Amino acid sequence: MPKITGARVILTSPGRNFVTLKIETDEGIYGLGDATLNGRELAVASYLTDHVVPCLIGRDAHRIEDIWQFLYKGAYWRRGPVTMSAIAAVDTALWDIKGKVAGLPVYQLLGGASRDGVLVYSHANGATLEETIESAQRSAEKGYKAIRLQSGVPGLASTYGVSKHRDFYEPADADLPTENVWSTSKYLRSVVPVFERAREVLGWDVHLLHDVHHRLTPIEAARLGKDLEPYRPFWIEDATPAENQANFRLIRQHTTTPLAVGEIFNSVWDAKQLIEEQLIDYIRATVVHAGGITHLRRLASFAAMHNVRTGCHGATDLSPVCMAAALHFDLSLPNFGIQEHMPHTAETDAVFPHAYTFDQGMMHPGDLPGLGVDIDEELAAKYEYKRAFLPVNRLEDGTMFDW
Ligand SMILES: O=C(O)[C@@H](O)[C@@H](O)[C@H](O)[C@H](O)CO
Ligand SMILES: [Mg+2]
Repeated sequence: MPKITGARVILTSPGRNFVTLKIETDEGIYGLGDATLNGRELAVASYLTDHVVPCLIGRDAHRIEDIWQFLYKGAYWRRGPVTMSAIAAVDTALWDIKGKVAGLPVYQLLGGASRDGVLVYSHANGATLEETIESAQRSAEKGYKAIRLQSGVPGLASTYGVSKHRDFYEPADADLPTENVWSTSKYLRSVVPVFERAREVLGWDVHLLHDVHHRLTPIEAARLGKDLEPYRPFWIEDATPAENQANFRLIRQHTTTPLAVGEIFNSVWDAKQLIEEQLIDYIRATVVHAGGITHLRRLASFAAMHNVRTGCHGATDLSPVCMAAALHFDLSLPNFGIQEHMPHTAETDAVFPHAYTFDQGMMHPGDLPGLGVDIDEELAAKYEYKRAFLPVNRLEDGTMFDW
């Protein structure tokens, strides 16, 4: 059995910060796990280096479940984004090792392929409606069958999801949090025209998605869901903050627009009521922030019992190591829905060479043993970590709001 002989946290910043855990074994086989938590990277790096790695040395790398339970129950202070991202990195690296030892891609260890490829959605955005539609047309030309639309809001200087650099969106943009200004009324007036135009230009064979990014009250979200029904969105995401899962009952009562939530969830408990009461249609929790492949499989199985499908988060602040793991997970599970795909920059891809591919709107993890992703440590060392915070949001009267 492969014994864990060492584990190191690698911080690198090829255009944005990434935290990677590398677990080494006495058989010369190593595994990788993404531990990136945008804006809080050093918290996870320290949690791993100072509180997890010492407990791993000497353990049997094949005992994934036992190590998962040791790190979850043994922490005493359970759950939370930092703890569950650290556990996720260990879990993912151990699945990578298990696949390499078995000579099989991880999806084969998860029950094999349930589909030929993984449907992904792209990000289309623009400062204006016209720019957003042009961006969506570019996504369609690249072969995407599902496109997320995020447009600037007339009267607001900036808003979530609209990037300065056309094709790459990195929200963590400053050494201290940038303050954005928000107006729900201006926003609510701006979304329907974008969908109306998108259907006129792109037609009905493409899925259209939208991320509300936690910014509406339940009744405002119900209003938006109803307004968008004629344009058949694939989903609206994070329609309202989800700490109070019962909030979604109010939205559900008023609209048939599918609801997605969960990219900031880190355990099944964050979604239990949402899933049990079928208040949502897609769960967005992902490998890096929700305890790794082992926990995410549990969450997906629970979701399957209640007609909820997966729609894993896949922004560029999740590294190629997470994308690789997510694609193995997506390929195998029965209630897969869709996978977010924001292509990383060439710099990032050079640091993290990988086997996964994109073709005509679908992705595949590849068939290399393990996850099929690596890290070029020499190149990674050239990119120094640089503190970067996510923005904050205030209302026009200065009230602190959800970003
Ligand atoms: O759906 C999404 O991809 C977004 O919500 C993300 O861009 C999110 O804002 C970032 O991952 C935060 O770091
Ligand atoms: Mg989102």
